[in-house]
Amino acid sequence: MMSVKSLAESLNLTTIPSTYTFINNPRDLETVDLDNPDEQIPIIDFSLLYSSNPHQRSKVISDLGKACEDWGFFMVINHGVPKEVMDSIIEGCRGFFNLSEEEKLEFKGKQVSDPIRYGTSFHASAEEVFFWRDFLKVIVHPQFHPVNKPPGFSEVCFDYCKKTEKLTQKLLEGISESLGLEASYIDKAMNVECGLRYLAANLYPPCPQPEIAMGMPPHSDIGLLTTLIHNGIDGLQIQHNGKWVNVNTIPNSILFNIGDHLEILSNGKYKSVVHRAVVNNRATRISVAIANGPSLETVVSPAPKLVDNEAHPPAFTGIKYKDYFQIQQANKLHRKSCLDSLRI
Ligand SMILES: O=C(O)CCC(=O)C(=O)O
Ligand SMILES: [Fe+2]
Repeated sequence: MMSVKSLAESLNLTTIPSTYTFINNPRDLETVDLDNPDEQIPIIDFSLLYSSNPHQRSKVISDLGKACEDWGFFMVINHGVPKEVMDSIIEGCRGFFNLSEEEKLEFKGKQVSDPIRYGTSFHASAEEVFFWRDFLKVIVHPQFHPVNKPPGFSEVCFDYCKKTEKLTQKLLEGISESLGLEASYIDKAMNVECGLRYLAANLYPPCPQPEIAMGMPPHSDIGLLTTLIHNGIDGLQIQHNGKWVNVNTIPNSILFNIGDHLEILSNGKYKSVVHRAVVNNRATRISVAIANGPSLETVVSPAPKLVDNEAHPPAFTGIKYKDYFQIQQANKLHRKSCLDSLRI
């Protein structure tokens, strides 16, 4: 299937093919900007997690818990990942998408479990309507799979993944604590040391009819926590209190969001939030997500400490991560349909 990049670059494209016409539910048409300072996506100062002042540290843990509970999304500042490393991964991904179609097709996966997979839309063979998005998905942990084109790209990927690894681990510790669990609980129970992590690079070329196309439809993410950066072009929207909120990130911050498996582990206390990516007719948008998950063999179920048979009965049945991954990646992306199927 033709990439959206090639389609967008075809001469004189003023209308999109009907197969890309996304029919929004009327309640999904209205979007809001956050101009009220009391109603902003929470900001977490990562450096405070290392604070020797116990009050400061417990404040940031409680802010983290509140962010997970109220928003499911938060922006991390003072995270220690150098700006050059963030710029390099964005530019590296741009370089990959700029390869010729022929070169990129070398990476076209056959199955969702292939460690390197280049494609368009989400799972085109299951979809009636395609999304205005090309992607590259690479498994980067427990084994790092190098994408050997263009030159230097794989080193840049490796560097970015390494530099965000510690940050993610430390945030998962803080999130564990915010749930009243031992700091290492998530790490141990989810076997994060052997956790599946994949990097998803998304390319959203300019679209001549952005109002009737969709970059990525409303969905929640698989895994525990997603790490997300982009090239400064807006397009991410998250669902909050029934409204679609435009996300304007602070330059050089890193966004994190709760994935379905943290919702399961927290017994529904922390929600994997539905989000989507809209497109525009001016500039190419690039985003790079890392889905940080448990190990493939881990059976994810609510943490026993968060379950009791009276006030907090188990909200989800357990599932092996490998099975969830297979189901989620091989089906249509639709809101929280995958997680909903596990609700008790
Ligand atoms: O492009 C974005 O900002 C969102 C990407 C996303 O939701 C994903 O890769 O799961
Ligand atoms: Fe997502």
